[in-house]
Amino acid sequence: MLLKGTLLKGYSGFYYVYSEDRVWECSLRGRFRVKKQDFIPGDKVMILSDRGIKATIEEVLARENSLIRPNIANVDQALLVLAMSTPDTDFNLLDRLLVQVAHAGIEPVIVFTKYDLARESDLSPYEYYRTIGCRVFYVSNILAQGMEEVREIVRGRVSVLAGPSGAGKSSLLNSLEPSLKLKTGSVSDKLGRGKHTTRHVELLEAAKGLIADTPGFSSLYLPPMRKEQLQEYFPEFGPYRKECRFKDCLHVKEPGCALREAVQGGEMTGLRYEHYRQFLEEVKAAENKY
Ligand SMILES: Nc1nc2c(ncn2[C@@H]2O[C@H](COP(=O)(O)OP(=O)(O)OP(=O)(O)O)[C@@H](O)[C@H]2O)c(=O)[nH]1
Ligand SMILES: [Zn+2]
Repeated sequence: MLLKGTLLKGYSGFYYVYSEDRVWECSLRGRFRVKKQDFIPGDKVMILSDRGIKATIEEVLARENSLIRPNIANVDQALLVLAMSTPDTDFNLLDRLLVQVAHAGIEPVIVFTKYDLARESDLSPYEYYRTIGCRVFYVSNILAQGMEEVREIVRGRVSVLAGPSGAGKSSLLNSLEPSLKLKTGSVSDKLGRGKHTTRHVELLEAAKGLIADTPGFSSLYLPPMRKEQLQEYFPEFGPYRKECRFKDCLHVKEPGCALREAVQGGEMTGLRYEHYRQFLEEVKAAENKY
């Protein structure tokens, strides 16, 4: 029978394909071997199996998208994982990740962890992200709270994780799929996992979905882009942008800037605007280096 599946990993000549809620050990049809085609985790494949756990890869379907770091195809969403406390939520980093994810054409899902440690009763800085079209979840990995909603989001999709060290990414994977037993805690504890050695990326099965075992997106750099492009990644600027006096307004010093007026008038939150201005400087500096 011919089944559609998703490649999890290649390992010493075999390919492991997830289909019908299980993993198939596959070899390649001769014509693929001859073409030396490159497969990466996330590739959608058609496999042929007579019986047992073995199968052959008959066909590879066209990729919808692919990420370089980690090298994964057909990514459905990025789970941006940030702690609410310990460490304090880094909203600058969150906004930076949102720009990167949008630039890569991937849908963001925000997961705020350590809800059990959150001190502020005021969730509005977190809830704000819903108003700009993001899905937002709150979880505690320690108390196993909020997991059902995240499971729902992960099921049947290919996800990549992003977020700073210590945010609880490994803990979240363990909460979703306890059998993974990933090491959590300090970086030194995790060295055994091969953090600093080159190894192949793979997709892990978690909560009936697939999640890359290596986090993606850089906490440090924005992707190369034109300076006019950056504002497109701030959807809440949209209504104001139309009102600016100049069509090519970058919303920094230009007279008649409706966006700046909205921030000054308190109509729009200043924090994301501040991040925008900071990112704009970085984009300009990078542009000048080309
Ligand atoms: N109280 C509390 N602690 C948590 C929660 N999630 C994770 N932690 C703790 O936070 C620390 C870091 O969690 P990890 O899951 O290792 O974080 P990570 O994002 O995988 O970190 P790196 O591998 O360094 O990128 C660990 O000591 C966890 O036990 C949570 O929801 N609540
Ligand atoms: Zn403007």
